[in-house]
Amino acid sequence: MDTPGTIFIVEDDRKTRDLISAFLKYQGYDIAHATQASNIFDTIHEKHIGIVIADLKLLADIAPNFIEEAKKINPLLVLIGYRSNAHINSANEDNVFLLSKPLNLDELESLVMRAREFQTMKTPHAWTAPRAPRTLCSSIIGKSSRMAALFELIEKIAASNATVLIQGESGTGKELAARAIHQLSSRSDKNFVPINCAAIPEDLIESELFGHIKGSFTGAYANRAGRFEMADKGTLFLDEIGDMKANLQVKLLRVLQSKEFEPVGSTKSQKVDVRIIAASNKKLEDLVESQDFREDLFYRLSVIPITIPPLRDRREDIPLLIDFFLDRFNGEKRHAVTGFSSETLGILCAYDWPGNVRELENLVERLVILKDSGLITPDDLPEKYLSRTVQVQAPAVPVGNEFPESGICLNSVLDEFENRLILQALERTRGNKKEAAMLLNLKRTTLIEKLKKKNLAYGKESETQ
Ligand SMILES: Nc1ncnc2c1ncn2[C@@H]1O[C@H](COP(=O)(O)OP(=O)(O)OP(=O)(O)O)[C@@H](O)[C@H]1O
Repeated sequence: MDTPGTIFIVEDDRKTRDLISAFLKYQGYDIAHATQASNIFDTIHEKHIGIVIADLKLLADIAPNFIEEAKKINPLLVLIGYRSNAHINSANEDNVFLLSKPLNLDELESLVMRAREFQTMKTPHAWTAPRAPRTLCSSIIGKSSRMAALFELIEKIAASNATVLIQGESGTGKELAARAIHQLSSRSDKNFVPINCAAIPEDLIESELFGHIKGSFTGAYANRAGRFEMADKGTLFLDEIGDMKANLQVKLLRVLQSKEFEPVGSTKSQKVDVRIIAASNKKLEDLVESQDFREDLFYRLSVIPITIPPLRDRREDIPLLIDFFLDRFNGEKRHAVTGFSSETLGILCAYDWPGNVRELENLVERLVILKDSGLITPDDLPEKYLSRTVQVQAPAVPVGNEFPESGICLNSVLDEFENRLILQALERTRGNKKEAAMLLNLKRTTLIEKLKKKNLAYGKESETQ
């Protein structure tokens, strides 16, 4: 369903429309489009449009009395107009903002923010927050812009038959994404067949993939179908493809090219119709560089490359995932853990999660088992999560000449430094945000925005501060 925050783009030039749309979607907004007159006011009504971004010339052609009519539907509607020869009567309208020429996305972003401020000032509840939590196939959870973009991409590519290469650190959800692509595709009523290329002994993997015929090797007592055959008309998920040995890489490449294979011990080719999704937590580009992975196979596999970001790069998903797993494990184990204290959430949001979502899932399961009921507090957390808080207090930034040999990630160091100072200011003021903002020389609202964005919390949150 569209939220009241939906932005309506009225533009007939596809390139411009797609650019504005992609940019605002990336910012987390829902977008509706119109290129012609017919039902522009119906759309505003039905989709609860809050902001219209329009080529004013086109809008004037479509609806010369746009502002008066639109205001009748939504008195708080804001029009952001661009391009010259505006025939829309915008003089003296406080809800019309004009963009300069040529279109500048930074300026557009700040006008959208201004429009939101304008609406919030008039009625505090005019906008629902953009980027509502989302799930894909009711199993993948995420509300960060990166996950929202990933969901959109998965929905788009599911419809095609193209080979997909999913990369990302261990535990980021690569298999989950592969399953979602299969589930959303026209192959969903056929098999999704996973195989972990690193987990199967080298001498068995060929037979696992392609099957074998009776007597082809010691122990082959009967004909056996391989994963390719099992996945016929469905999807084959080749996990940890980076660990596939060179001789098998050649065979896989051949199957991808010819869409046929020979079971071990057979000379007869078998046709298959399989969609391949491969995944790797090692960077395949690096393996190609070091000649451990065939370049031609890499290009065959990465027709559609997807990278799932590590959890530390999308910290806003952490509280959402915690809630999701808490519900799940409370239900599974019939326990009644009521939630996590804000201090605990703060600690978990600041943690770096080297094991990504899998580590978070395991932690929540463990806490639910041990806690049984009530609120989870920092005392319930294993030591390693707490020692990270101590690190936050310790200098995290290289000082003087002590620049680490291995270099640093400037963005995360700066981010961490900022977190540390914010937490220290809150500690000094015992959580009073107004006073902490003064210590940091920030506006109170800016501090609140930062805390929200970084998912930082200090002790018990107080709405009145
Ligand atoms: N966005 C998410 N929402 C809900 N659960 C998730 C999400 N991402 C991962 N998980 C859960 O985390 C665990 C690890 O996910 P998955 O096995 O898909 O990761 P992976 O990247 O394939 O890991 P590996 O590289 O180690 O094989 C699974 O239990 C999965 O259900």
